[in-house]
Amino acid sequence: TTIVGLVFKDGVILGADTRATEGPIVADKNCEKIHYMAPNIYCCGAGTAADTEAVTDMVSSQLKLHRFHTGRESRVVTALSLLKSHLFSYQGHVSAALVLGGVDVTGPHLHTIYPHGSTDTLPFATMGSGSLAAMAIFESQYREGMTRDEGVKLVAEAICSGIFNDLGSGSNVDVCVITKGKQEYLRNYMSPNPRTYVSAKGYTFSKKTEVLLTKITPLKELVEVIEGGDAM
Ligand SMILES: C#CCCCC(=O)N[C@@H](Cc1ccccc1)C(=O)N[C@@H](CC(C)C)B(O)O
Repeated sequence: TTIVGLVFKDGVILGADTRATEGPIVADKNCEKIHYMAPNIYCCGAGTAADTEAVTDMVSSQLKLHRFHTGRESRVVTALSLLKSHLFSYQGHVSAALVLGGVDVTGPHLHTIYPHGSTDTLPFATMGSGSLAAMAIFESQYREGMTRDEGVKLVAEAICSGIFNDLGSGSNVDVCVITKGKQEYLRNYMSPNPRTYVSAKGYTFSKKTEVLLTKITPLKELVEVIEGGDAM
């Protein structure tokens, strides 16, 4: 996984690749790693798919109940506290590495949360197996006060760095732009690895082959056919 976040002029932008693996196998070519937490808060997850899904769902539900209780919009710091205390209580056994971002009454916020429950507050962040590839892009190009388009372009470039340089990352680029009063979840914002068109011809064999394949031929006759050179 490659997941990223950055703070820009008007808020926060999150990004993620869409590959799920089981060892060397691609288990899902287009999975979703940017999770809804609240109308103004989203969270990217890396690590064990089941753990990132379950912990973000749980905290999203807790935030909703808290909004009913307070009658106010959720704060990013509330999601941060709920996530980190849960992960800490499980001493790293819940394998969820998260990039949490959102905009609330106190402004834009971006955090990383590690499986053991430690957190950081940053202007830009990356997590997952492709985090170093992505961080190279941020360290060399991030600037404060970027416009929406500049921010989206840099997030997409950082995710593409993971997609093309980390085998644990791949397929498509998902992006989420969060500003005061507006959130845009751009599913498959980029698809830089399209499946090339499979030949319309399909897979056909010469007529003789079909005869060979469909008729059970005793070995002697089969050898004669093959040696005759007209089998394939
Ligand atoms: C679909 C499906 C099965 C997903 C299995 C599954 O959690 N894969 C993990 C890697 C892993 C972890 C622990 C045990 C085995 C395999 C995975 O792909 N994690 C990516 C993020 C999640 C949200 C998709 B990324 O961090 O690479």
